[in-house]
Amino acid sequence: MSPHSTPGDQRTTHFGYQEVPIEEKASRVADVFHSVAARYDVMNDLMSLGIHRLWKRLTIERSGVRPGHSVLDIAGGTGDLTLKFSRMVGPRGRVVLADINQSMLRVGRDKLLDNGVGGNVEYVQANAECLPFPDNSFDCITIAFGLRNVTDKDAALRSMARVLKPGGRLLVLEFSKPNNPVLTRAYDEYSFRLLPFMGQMVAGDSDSYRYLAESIRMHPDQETLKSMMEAAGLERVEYTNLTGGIVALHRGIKL
Ligand SMILES: C[S@@+](CC[C@H](N)C(=O)[O-])C[C@H]1O[C@@H](n2cnc3c(N)ncnc32)[C@H](O)[C@@H]1O
Repeated sequence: MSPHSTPGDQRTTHFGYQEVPIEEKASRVADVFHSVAARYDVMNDLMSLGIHRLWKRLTIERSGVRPGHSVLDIAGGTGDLTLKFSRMVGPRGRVVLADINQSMLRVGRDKLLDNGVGGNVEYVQANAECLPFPDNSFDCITIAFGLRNVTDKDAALRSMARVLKPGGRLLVLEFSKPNNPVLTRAYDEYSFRLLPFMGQMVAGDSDSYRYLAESIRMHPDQETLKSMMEAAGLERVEYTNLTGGIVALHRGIKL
């Protein structure tokens, strides 16, 4: 949700469980992703036991993307969704892989080139809060595991709604709130004990993976995010819980 004021009138927001000045959050998030970029894909497979691929596959299926479409994959990082979209839109279509972080974009571009992705993908360094595209530019926008890192989520959702074409779809794939207390307990143990340990062993960085666990707990739950998308101007917003609500896929349409 949006940044807020404290009694001392210094505007703050959360970075994981820490309260930090608003101006600091983006650079703290940037440090996390500069640090993990090179090992990001390996860690994703390891942490989720490969399940993130199924969550992303469902996102692709629900996107409605067709040949000739224009797609924005914002906070696209190492480009898993972009890779699939570039094949779906074909030579007449266009996919923009956009991310605020140069290290993530570089790893993404190298991976896509290694996979033979060519002329229909553009790489843009951009902040989701103020997207550098004209109104009504894209048939589909995806943000996968990105929104919780954004300082002003409401501004980001408004910006995405602005650049979506009428009839276009916004898909938000993000960690959410598990809907079962037993699963919640197991998931907490896993997130706060095992995850930082794995981060240290594989990426040499436990702090970034502790941030990951904390940022997930601070992210709005399913219903709150749905309301935020509606407030940003999206309609027919609906969501699907995945893996017991550990992740949710929200979809809204700009009418
Ligand atoms: C967990 S990664 C997700 C990458 C990719 N979408 C995926 O699902 O594998 C989060 C990404 O969000 C990016 N990010 C964080 N804040 C952002 C912002 N304000 N605007 C755009 N991208 C941002 C980070 O740089 C990082 O690449």
